[in-house]
Amino acid sequence: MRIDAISIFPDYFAPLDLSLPGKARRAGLVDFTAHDLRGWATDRHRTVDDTPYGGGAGMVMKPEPWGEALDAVCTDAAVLIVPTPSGAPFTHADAVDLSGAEHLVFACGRYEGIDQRVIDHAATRWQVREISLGDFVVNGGEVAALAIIEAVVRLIPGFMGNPESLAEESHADGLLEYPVYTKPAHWRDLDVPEVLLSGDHGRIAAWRREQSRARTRQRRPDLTHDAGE
Ligand SMILES: N#Cc1c(-c2ccc3ccn(Cc4ccc(CN5CCCCC5)cc4)c3c2)n[nH]c1N
Repeated sequence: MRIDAISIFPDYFAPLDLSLPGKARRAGLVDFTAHDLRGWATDRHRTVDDTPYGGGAGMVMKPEPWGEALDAVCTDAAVLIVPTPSGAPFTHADAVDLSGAEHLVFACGRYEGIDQRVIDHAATRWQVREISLGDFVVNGGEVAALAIIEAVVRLIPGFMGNPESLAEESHADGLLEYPVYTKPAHWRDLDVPEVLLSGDHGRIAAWRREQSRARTRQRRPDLTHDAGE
C-alpha cells in the first residue's frame, strides 16, 4: 500500500517512523510520504489561505495549491481521504475497507478548512471520503490522518505479528473488549478474577463474552442493538 499525506505541517507525520506503520514501512508493506502543500503555492509568499467568501471568522485554504498538489500526488487508484469535522464518523468497518486499498492520499486541511471546490473537483477523478475522527473539533486534519493510518495499516495482511488478536478487538464483533490482566495474580489488595486462573477455557470464553456485553451495554448503548447477542 502507498500512503501520501499533504499538509502545511509535514513534520507532523514524523511519529510514523516510530510506531506501527514505521515497522510496516521497513517490511515493505507500506510506503509512506508526507508532502508540504506550500511546495505547490506559486506566489512569492507561498500563500495557501485567504478570507472566506460570505464572511465569517478565520481563513479558508485556497483551491489552487490543493489542485496542483492532488494532480501531482494522486494516482488513478487513489482513494482521497479528507479529514473534516463535517465528515462521516470513522469506524472499524472503514478501516477494514481502506486496508484493501492500493493508494491512500490524505488531504490535511488547516484554518477553517479547504475550499469545497477542491473536494468537488477531486470527486470527478478519484474516490473521495470525507471522514471525521469524532464529535469534537481539532485544529487540522493531521491528527485524524495519523489515527486513520494507524487503524488501517495494522489490518494489512502480514503486518500484525499475531493476526489472531485482530479478531478479538473492540468493534470487530460490534462489542467493546473484555478487561485484560497479567502477573502478579495479587496486586495492591486486588486479585485477578478467579476464572482466568482456572484453566477452564470454556468458562474463560463465556466470562469474557459477558464482560464485553456488560461493558458495551454500560458505555456504548448505541452499539447494543443486537451486537454480540
Ligand atoms: N477529521 C477530523 C476533525 C477535525 C478537523 C479536520 C480537518 C480540519 C481542517 C481545519 N480544521 C479546523 C477547523 C475546522 C472547522 C471549524 C468550524 N467550521 C469552519 C467552517 C465554518 C463553520 C465552522 C473549525 C476549525 C479541521 C478540523 N476536527 N475534529 C475532527 N473530528
